Amino acid sequence: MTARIAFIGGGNMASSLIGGLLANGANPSSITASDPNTEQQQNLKQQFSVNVTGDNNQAIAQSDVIVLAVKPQLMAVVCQAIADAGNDLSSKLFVSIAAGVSVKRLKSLLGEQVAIVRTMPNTPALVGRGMTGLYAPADVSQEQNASAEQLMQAVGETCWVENEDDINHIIAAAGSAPAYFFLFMEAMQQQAEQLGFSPEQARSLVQQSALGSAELVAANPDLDLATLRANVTSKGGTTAEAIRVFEEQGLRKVVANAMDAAVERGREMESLF
Ligand SMILES: NC(=O)C1=CN([C@@H]2O[C@H](COP(=O)(O)OP(=O)(O)OC[C@H]3O[C@@H](n4cnc5c(N)ncnc54)[C@H](OP(=O)(O)O)[C@@H]3O)[C@@H](O)[C@H]2O)C=CC1
Ligand SMILES: O=C(O)[C@@H]1CCC=N1
Repeated sequence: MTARIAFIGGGNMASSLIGGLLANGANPSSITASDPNTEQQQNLKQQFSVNVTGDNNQAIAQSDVIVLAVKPQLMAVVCQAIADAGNDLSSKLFVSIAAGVSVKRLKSLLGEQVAIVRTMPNTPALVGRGMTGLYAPADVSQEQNASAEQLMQAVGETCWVENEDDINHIIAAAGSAPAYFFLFMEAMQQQAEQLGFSPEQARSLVQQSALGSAELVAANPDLDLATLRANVTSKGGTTAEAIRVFEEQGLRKVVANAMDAAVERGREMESLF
C-alpha cells in the first residue's frame, strides 16, 4: 500500500515536495496538506488537487507519514498541539524538514517514543532535482528510514548523515544553496541588462548558461570542476580576465564565509527553537 502523506504547513518547501511527488506519479488523493491559511489551501487544491485542511490533527489521523513543514519558530507550538490532541502517534513516521529544530527537541514535544527522521531538502524538489540530507536517530527502524528515503528520492537525490550536526552542513551546501545560485544569476542578469540586453534576453542568456553548465557537470562525473572551468578559460582570453577578477576580489573566501554563516545560524536556531 502506498503511504499516505500529510504536510503540516503548506508553504514554499511543502509545495515543492508535493509538486515533485505528483510529477513522480504519486496519487493526489494520498496527500493531505494542512495549513491555516485558506487562500494557501485553495492554491494547493487548485495547483495539485491534493486534500487540504486547516486541521493538523485531521491530516495526521488520515496519514502514515507526517512531514513537519512549518517555520522553525512555529514548530514548538505546532508539535505541542499535536501531542496535546492525544492521538496515537505510535504507528506514524514524522519527517521534519525544518532547519534549526533538533530531534531531541521534536521528541520532547511530540513524545519520546515517536519515530522522527530529520531531513533537509531544497526547493528544486519541485522539478525532481532536489537534494535532501537525512538523519535518523538509532530508534528509527530500517523500514522507517527506507520510507523517509523513498519520499525524498521521489523528488531528487539523497544523502544520509550519521551525526545530526551534519544537517547544518547539508543546509550550507544544499538546503540554502539554490538561493546562492539565484543571487549569482540575479547579479549576472542585472549586469547583462547594463550591457544593453532586455530583461528577457538577459534572463535567457544567464538561465541557459547556468542550466547548460549544471548539465555539463552532471554529464561528466569524472571531470573535476576545476577542469571544466579550465576548458572554458582560453589562455590570455576573456574568461581568464573575468576569473582573475573573481579570484582577486575573494570570491572563494566570500563563499566559504557565507556557508559558515549558514552553519552557524542553523546551530544558533537549535538553541532558540
Ligand atoms: N524554503 C526552503 O527552501 C526550505 C525550507 N525548509 C524548511 O521548511 C520549513 C518551511 O519553510 P517554507 O516552506 O520556506 O516556509 P513557508 O512560510 O512558505 O511555509 C510554512 C507554512 O506553514 C503555515 N503555517 C503557519 N502556522 C501553521 C500551523 N499552525 N499549522 C500548519 N501550518 C502552519 C504557514 O502559513 P502562513 O504563511 O499563513 O503563516 C505557511 O504556509 C521551515 O522549517 C524551513 O526551515 C527546508 C529546506 C528548504
Ligand atoms: O533559509 C532557511 O532557513 C531554510 C532552510 C534551508 C533553506 N531555507
